[in-house]
Amino acid sequence: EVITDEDNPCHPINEPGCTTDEFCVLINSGDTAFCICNSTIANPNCSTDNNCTEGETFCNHGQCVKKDNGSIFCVCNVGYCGADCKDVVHVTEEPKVVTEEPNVNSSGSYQPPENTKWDANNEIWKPVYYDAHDFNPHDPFVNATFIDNFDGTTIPRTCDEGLPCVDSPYRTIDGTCNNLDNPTWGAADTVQLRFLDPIFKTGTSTSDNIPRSENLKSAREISNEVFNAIHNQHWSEKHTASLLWLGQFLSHDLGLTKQPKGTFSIINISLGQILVLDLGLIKKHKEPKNCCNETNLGDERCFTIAVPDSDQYYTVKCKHFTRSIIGTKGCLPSSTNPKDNYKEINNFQTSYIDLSLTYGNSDEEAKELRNLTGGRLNVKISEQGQHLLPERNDTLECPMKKKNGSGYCQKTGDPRVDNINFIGATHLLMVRAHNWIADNLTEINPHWDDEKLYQEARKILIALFQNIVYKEYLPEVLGPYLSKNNKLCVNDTGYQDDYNTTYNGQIRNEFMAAAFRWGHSILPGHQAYLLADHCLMDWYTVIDTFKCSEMLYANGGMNLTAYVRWMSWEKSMKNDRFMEDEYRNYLFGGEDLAARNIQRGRDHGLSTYNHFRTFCGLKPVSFDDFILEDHDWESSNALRNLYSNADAIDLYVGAMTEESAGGSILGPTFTCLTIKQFSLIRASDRYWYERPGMFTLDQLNSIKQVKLAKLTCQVFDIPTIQEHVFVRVNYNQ
Ligand code: HEM
Ligand SMILES: [Ca+2]
Repeated sequence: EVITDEDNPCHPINEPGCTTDEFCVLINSGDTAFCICNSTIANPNCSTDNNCTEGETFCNHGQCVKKDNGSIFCVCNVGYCGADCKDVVHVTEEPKVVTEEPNVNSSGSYQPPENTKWDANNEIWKPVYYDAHDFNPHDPFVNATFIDNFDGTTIPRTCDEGLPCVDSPYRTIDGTCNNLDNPTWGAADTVQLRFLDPIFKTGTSTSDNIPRSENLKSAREISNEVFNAIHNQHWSEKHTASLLWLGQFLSHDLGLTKQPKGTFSIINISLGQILVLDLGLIKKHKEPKNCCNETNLGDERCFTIAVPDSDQYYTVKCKHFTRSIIGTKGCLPSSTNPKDNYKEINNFQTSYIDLSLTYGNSDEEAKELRNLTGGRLNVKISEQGQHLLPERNDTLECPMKKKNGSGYCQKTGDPRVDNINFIGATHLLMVRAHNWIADNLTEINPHWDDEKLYQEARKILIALFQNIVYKEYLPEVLGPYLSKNNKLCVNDTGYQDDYNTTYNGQIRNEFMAAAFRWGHSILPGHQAYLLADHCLMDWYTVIDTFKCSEMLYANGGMNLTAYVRWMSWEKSMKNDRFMEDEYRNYLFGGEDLAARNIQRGRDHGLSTYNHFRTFCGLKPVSFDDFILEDHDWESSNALRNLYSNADAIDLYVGAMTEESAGGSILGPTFTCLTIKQFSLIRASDRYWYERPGMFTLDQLNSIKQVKLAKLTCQVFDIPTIQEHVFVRVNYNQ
């Protein structure tokens, strides 16, 4: 339908009733419009925070912020409050002291690594135990003729090519039919793809799927040696904690790998398939009680982590760990080569950036999350009138409830919502934003029914999120230079179309199981509330808040504003190899996230670090070099101590120890994999928000103005926040 200026309520741009700080958003046909704040910031009157150019010393222990009316105020550092940040606040845990570990000795030269001897011929320190190993990453793939599941049943190689597709203006809930030629590409509950062939145990068939173990140190030992953050707490100079909550939320939109769980059911008819109930198969998908029990030796669902004797935290010698669930649906690479017939890990989320974690991954789930009136999503309204995430009906499992009889689990399109308050708050942000948009649409389109309101609000919110990811988030991660040069950039205005129907955007195993887990390095070990006067209150160690979203719904949700203010304001940690103890020793009551990441990579048979360096056009690292390429002396030493051969280094370990480069906060290998995956996600999405036909030019340009700051302020009733939520106020580049 052609819209003339006359029947376009957004012409002139400030109609109907938008202030000069707002943009008019035109929805679909010409009869609908509403205002979105232009300046990103604020509610209710779009005021903007500015950095102070004067008065810096005025805020003794804090940062000075200038409002656009010229007045200045202080945002105090942790532990201080008051108008001039002089008053000391009692916090329950002192922030740790930042100390840089020197890697040079007092005379300024390199310290010789332990267990090395001077090689006078080559004038380098050589590890005394070094010898060329027989580790062969190009292990032959033999005797693999079919893909099978945990219980040995044969799984047909299927692409569901016959799936009937209707070309709808709205994307499907489960992601099918985004690609009309290959309807399951990127759909939920299909198998992940890979950048490189997997590597499993030498001498076994790839279809046996047995993790490699030759000459490999335990994942926990590597975690202790490489990821241990003691005395190394490094804060980011530039980034706020927003970089992590948005990153975690985005990662949960793209992928969900499940492990056998007590209540897990593999029956899913979202792709219209009829699965025969196989009791044996269901048993296999139940979690073995404890893989460390001798009775579970040899259980193929188990892959325990050995604890070294030297361990400073764990007294047990074995940590329970279960292997990821193998998928049955989707397109595996079609090949007559038996080596391709390996088992593949399932992805339970759609691979598109489509807020599948908010709207659900199947039609049934989506319906349960909807209010079915006014296009709204379900919320739980507290006595204090706050809109919170709805309660899950299996709340009995809620750890809080088990502990003290109160508390509940939250319901969204993703089971990880209660893992940590950050992710729950971000889920709530999106649900509230959806309802805010739906309510606006209802007001200007009283004649629209629930379905139309829901779909239009969903379409707008997904567009806003895609824009935030590519315009605000990725440039902060990869650096502006990289995002401009790699087809990831988003122009300020106008359409852009790189859609390519031959691209399959399905998440790559290496991206989910390794690369995108870099975010675990930037997690701070505490949680807090930041009050409106910018006093920091109630400092909690994160250990007390795992699997419990009490900070969000406590007091009927009345503390949310302060929590979200804190999580938008707090510093993130630097992206480096160090992971805070809270996650490396005490996650979920005693898990090690770094060790789990390493073990997960082996579980999934990820190819090795050097293979990915080659894949990315980087020189493989060699233990012949005193300092490994893209590494510092300390991490080179650690890797040499842990691996018998540079070709054996696990992808996650080799890449996380790299120095960041080229304006990216990631090292070159993860920068490369991140760019590849995000280029694919965009170019494979037929419903990409910048494509002509999705929105009118006015609508698109309005959407491109909306920053994460705007959404955050709008739905959490925060009057001011820094414009670029990911960047700390007063950060000077
Ligand atoms: C905020 C606190 C966070 C916690 C407590 C957390 C915890 C976890 C846990 C327990 C796993 C599963 C580990 C396993 O394989 O057994 C995981 C997976 C993962 N995490 Fe995090 N994470 C957090 C933040 C982040 C961030 C900031 C990012 C990225 C920027 C991220 C990206 C991922 C990815 C991509 C996976 C794999 C998901 C899958 O395949 O299902 N996480 N995380
Ligand atoms: Ca998704």
